[in-house]
Amino acid sequence: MQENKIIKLTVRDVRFPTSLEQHGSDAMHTDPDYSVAYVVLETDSDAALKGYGLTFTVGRGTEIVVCAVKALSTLVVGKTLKEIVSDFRGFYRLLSSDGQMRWVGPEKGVIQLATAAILNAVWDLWARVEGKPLWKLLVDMDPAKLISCIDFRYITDALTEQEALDILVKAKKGQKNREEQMLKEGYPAYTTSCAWLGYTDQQLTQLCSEALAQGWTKFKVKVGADLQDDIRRCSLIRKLIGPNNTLMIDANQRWDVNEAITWVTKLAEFHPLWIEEPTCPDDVLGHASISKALAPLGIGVATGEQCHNRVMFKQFLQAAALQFVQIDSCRVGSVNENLAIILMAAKFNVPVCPHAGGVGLCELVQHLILFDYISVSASLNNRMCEYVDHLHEHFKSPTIIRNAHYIPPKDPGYSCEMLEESVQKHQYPDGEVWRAIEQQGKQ
Ligand SMILES: C[C@H](O)[C@@H](O)CC(=O)C(=O)O
Ligand SMILES: [Mg+2]
Repeated sequence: MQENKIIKLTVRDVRFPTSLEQHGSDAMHTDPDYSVAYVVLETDSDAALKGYGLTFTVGRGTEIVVCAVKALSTLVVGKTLKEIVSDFRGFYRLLSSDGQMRWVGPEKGVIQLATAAILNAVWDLWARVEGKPLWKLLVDMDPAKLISCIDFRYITDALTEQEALDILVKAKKGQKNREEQMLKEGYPAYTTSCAWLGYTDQQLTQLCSEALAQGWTKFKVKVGADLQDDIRRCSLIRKLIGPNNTLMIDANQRWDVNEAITWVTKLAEFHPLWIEEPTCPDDVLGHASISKALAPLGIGVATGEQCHNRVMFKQFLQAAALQFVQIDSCRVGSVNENLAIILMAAKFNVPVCPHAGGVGLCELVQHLILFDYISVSASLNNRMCEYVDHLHEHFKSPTIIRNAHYIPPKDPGYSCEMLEESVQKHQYPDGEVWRAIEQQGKQ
């Protein structure tokens, strides 16, 4: 491998005004403007190779993530890709445990989002150098090398390096067939795009009917603001999709623990497979109580999109506090930390169903779930990856969905590169889209 020295990092605040039409709205995030802190790493390679990465936010506050990326950039610029990937665990720790900056985390909040954006760009660069899409880089990687990318600090009581290695080695059996199956059929997906909380019943009906006609069979509905509204919307969607299709509900942390149990019990007649984020995302024992109370109703608990690191996932798994692990490509420390979470989920035999509600999240997380199926879990039982039908047109290699399945990306990299024209137009606050909105506000 060429050295590929990283000579420059740029980061931009890119926002899409999705709140204008209530796309992405839920019981807690009523006006999200899907946004990214968008990172580009430039190298001194002959081919002027670049690495592209991002982390997702919902609008205001993206400038704080941009600031944190800038603060971390001194740890990256000047390093070569070769030295980073020859000790990726060490580099991960350098970023996540810098002696001074860890005080503003550690491994949580804004600094963790910034770590994700930078490391996503490093993984993108690595995959481009190898000429492979990221999922294929991971699938082809020697298990010991994969393990060397993970920081096992704080999780060895749940998963040792040896156990993780054994899981990967065991899953080598049948890997080739599973890869071929994915290339042919794709990975099963569900849609959240029909039933954001701010959509009218008419919109919901129309989008749901269209989705059914396109072959979708699994649907997620936002709930949690008003019980009577939830009953009406769940009843409507259940009627539209029929008894055999799958329904999930998502409260985005709206309730207290007992409130969650009472509320979801009242929605049980619509047979949701899971209730997602019923309460505070940090409340492990609260989720355990909810899981226990809802199990007799056949409703599981799903969480993870705001679970900030591997230690939180460890506790959720140890406490049987969740039945679906929702990894997120931009919330935790990139691929490195998601590898740890995927392997812990495998050990605890809990299905991984990634979160992807946001801009760019579908593009990224499809790589991780393909790796999970091909190289770790070897199972599709009770597993599916979220899909939202927004903003893919701004990416150079947008996701491809066929018959409600993610088709494995073929372009080298982690699918994070955005179209420069889109970035310029949506850059906040000076891009033309935001200048026009400001102008309208003044009229
Ligand atoms: C604010 C986001 O759109 C959030 O509602 C996404 C989410 O919870 C999901 O996709 O799940
Ligand atoms: Mg959610």
